[in-house]
Amino acid sequence: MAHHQPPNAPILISFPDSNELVDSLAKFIAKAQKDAIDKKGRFTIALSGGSLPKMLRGLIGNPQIKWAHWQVYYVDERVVPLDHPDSNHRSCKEHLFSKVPIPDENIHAIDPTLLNDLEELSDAYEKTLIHEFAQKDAARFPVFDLILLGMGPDGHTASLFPGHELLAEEDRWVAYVDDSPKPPPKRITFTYPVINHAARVAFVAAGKEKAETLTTILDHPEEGLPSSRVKPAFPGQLYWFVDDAAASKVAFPRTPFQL
Ligand SMILES: O=C1O[C@H](COP(=O)(O)O)[C@@H](O)[C@H](O)[C@H]1O
Repeated sequence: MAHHQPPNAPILISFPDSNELVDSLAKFIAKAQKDAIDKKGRFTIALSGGSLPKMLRGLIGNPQIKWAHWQVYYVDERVVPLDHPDSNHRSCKEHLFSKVPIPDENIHAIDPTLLNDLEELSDAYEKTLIHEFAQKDAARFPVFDLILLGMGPDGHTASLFPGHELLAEEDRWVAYVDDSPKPPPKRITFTYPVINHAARVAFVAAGKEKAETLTTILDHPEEGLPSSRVKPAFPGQLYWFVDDAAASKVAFPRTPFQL
């Protein structure tokens, strides 16, 4: 029986293995970058940590990528020094930025002098976003060209965890948690209004250990797991880039990859 999807429904693209996923993800990012640079001369992207940075290896040595035009932010960050093994910034540097010619000033990490004050730290990061976005248009929330997300085994995304009060945050752009169930406990994170205002949002998930959670998120969004609450407002579009192992239990219809 054909599945009828509402307009603006998530687009699920599944690849036989993670190398094909990596290659197609790089093409998708290159296209988002080109569209943004053609339109306004810069590309605003927000990255997650966890398993995502390694999946960005298709960007290394890719002649289509115009690194000087990238402005990179972090969807969430663990409140640790920037060279700490738990830091999402450190992971992105290790797996990507140390291997490509991106200017340091185009990468917007948290302020490492504010690690002892979560309120100030998240305020300061929000101001970094305001500096990028609010001066150019008076939008209530920033409109990123692309936000890349991961999905944890409990269905969390960014540092938005199941049952947490931050799931209901409607005003702040950046908020903090000091009770993350996944260590480390202190983090800052984009809120849903920021994620859901992006032009494109793409989850990246690979491996059979993600299969059970992925079917809950895509086939049973009514359960309200944090990753199911990512619903970019029109004309924003949500994509899921997954491998067949992660998609093995999902009934939600697949879409062939096309740019
Ligand atoms: O703690 C975090 O977890 C999520 C998911 O990580 P993954 O390893 O399962 O992909 C990640 O997206 C987030 O940035 C990170 O802080």
